[in-house]
Amino acid sequence: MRGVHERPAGLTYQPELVDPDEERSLLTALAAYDFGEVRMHGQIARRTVRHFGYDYDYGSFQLTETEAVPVELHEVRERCARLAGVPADSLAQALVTRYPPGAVIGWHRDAPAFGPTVAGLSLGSDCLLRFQRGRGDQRRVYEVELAARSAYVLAGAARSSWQHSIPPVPRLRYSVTFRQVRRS
Ligand SMILES: O=C(O)CCC(=O)C(=O)O
Ligand SMILES: [Fe+2]
Repeated sequence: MRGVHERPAGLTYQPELVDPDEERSLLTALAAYDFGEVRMHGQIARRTVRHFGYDYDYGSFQLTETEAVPVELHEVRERCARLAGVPADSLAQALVTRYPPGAVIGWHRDAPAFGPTVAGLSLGSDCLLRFQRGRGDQRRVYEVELAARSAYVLAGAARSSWQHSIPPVPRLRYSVTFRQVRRS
């Protein structure tokens, strides 16, 4: 990536948030979920998703209440909340994403409908998480390896000013992303 290397303020990385036994049972539970397609700008992504707590409509950008966060995700939500320094019940949405080998997520900031703190758990495969902000001479970039079983938090500028993306994942990867929901 071209640009000046800078670590985004508000990025936290925690290896081994879960142990290999916990990872195995989470992967078994996640593999049984029904996943839906992500259609953005008329394109269908290779990754598929399942929302709990709140459903996000990628077309209308609306959040609607949906099925509660399942019990098998409560412990990891608790740990992510502790890592992020927010109450567990403030992480009202759990997004489970399934990335088959080669799947990506393109450059984006998480939607403004979500709150200031985002926490994510990686399962099944390592991948890279890339960051960028600014253009031309002002471009700043960063990347962190997300190991399987690790968690990250995006808060502050890492959440609000930087974009992030994941290049093609090498093996089947699941992520569980916990977000706050802004109430209007
Ligand atoms: O898979 C991940 O860990 C990140 C997903 C992501 O950035 C998102 O869903 O907004
Ligand atoms: Fe994101």
